[in-house]
Amino acid sequence: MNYILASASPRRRELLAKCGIYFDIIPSGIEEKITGEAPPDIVMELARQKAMDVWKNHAKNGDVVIGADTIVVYRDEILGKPEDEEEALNMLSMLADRTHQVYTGVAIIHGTSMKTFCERTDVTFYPVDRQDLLRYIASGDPMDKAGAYGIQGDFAIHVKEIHGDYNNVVGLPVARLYQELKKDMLV
Ligand SMILES: Cc1cn([C@H]2C[C@H](O)[C@@H](COP(=O)(O)OP(=O)(O)OP(=O)(O)O)O2)c(=O)[nH]c1=O
Repeated sequence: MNYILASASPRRRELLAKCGIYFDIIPSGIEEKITGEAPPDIVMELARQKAMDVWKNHAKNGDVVIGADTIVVYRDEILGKPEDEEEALNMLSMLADRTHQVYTGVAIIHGTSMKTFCERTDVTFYPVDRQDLLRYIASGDPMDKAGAYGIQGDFAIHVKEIHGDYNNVVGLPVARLYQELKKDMLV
């Protein structure tokens, strides 16, 4: 079986490698526009668009193409990647001392069939003072990450509680993905 990960994310690459499969990496060129209404619909639609783009332009017969998308949600606010440091500070100030949700949608395309699913993880932060927020933002870590933080990086020191799959927060719910691939006899 030939697999293609439709992603530029180094985290997704590391996580998919845990499935013990060899895969090519072809990032999709789509512009990420938030379309759906409910968070699961948003991430599954974006994952579908990424996988479809790569499938159309690069896949050969029988290839398995995997795409994913992650967003952070606090109440009704959808947080993608911050545009600048100011937005990163706004996002992290909103998330500190509260519980938010992280949704990752995954799309798997094989032949003429496509499957999408979504995982949700709840993350709670301790209160974080302004100095800590500014120091973290100055490190540059927030800028390529949904919600302006990486749970796997230095912001880990502020995580009080997590419910659900940790890897889902990092960008790929690899255990669920493995289950789904097995179910469809794709691994
Ligand atoms: C919340 C959180 C997000 N992230 C990352 C995962 C995703 O890479 C990124 C969200 O952006 P995405 O648009 O989901 O993904 P991407 O642009 O990095 O990669 P691609 O579209 O090519 O697949 O945020 C972390 O690494 N750690 C975290 O704790």
